[in-house]
Amino acid sequence: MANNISTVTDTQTVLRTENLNVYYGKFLALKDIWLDIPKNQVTAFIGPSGCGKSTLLRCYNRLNDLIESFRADGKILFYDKNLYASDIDPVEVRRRIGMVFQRPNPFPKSIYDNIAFGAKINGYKGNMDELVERSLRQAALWDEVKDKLRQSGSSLSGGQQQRLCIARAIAVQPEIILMDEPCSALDPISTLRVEELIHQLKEQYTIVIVTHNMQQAARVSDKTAFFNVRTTETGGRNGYMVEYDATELIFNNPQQQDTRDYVSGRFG
Ligand SMILES: Nc1ncnc2c1ncn2[C@@H]1O[C@H](COP(=O)(O)OP(=O)(O)OP(=O)(O)O)[C@@H](O)[C@H]1O
Repeated sequence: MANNISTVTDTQTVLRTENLNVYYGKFLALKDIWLDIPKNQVTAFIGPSGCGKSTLLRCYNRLNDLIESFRADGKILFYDKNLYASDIDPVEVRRRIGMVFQRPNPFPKSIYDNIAFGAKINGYKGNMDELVERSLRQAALWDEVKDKLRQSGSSLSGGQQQRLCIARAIAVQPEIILMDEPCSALDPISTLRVEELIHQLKEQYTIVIVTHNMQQAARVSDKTAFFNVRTTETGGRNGYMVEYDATELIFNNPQQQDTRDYVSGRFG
């Protein structure tokens, strides 16, 4: 990275990406990524379609392992542990690094059980009622659902379902929450509520969010990474990171012309 200007106070790094290359079969989807994710901050990934934002996000909780053609080299360090080392249990990685997806996907269970299910599987021994209430409160959903906890999660509105999914992610006490375009299926008011929630959650969690909405990146994140796609001589399209810095600098004073063009809406 060729820039060293940052207005963000240096904090502890929770995820360090070093020289990461990601392949699907022979296709190099992400090339030579170096990126540090700071603790208790919100980091946004922006960039045109196909530049590898979701691929990188899914590397952080080993969700790409489920894709047969996937292969990665380089390192992703979670504190000092390489997430891809042979002694790392991907299930434990996914508990400590949770994920919220683009479309709300509650389990076909009650609101209560949506929260309790993961905790039970993870051997939670505490008071389940308290955990359900605490998780729903943290997800700013408690007041809306406290009288109908036994109703199906899918009976809620889209925005409520997404907050239920956030509550479900929180319930297993992760350290990091990955969000892949969490508001793209929501109306503007629900989007605002989720954005407010992201602000509150970063006091306790580290958040990494992929978003196509640049205003959203500017509103919610402390740091922003801009990715782009480079077409190779053989016609391949490799994703790479152009610039990573404090969000304010990425939007107001980027160092790279491609970033400037993208954030000003000249391409993408
Ligand atoms: N399971 C897969 N198998 C093969 N190629 C894949 C797979 N998933 C993603 N890709 C390819 O990897 C590249 C990066 O995709 P990815 O979804 O990470 O990009 P993105 O920046 O998140 O895009 P978008 O903004 O459209 O969601 C694309 O060329 C895509 O076609």
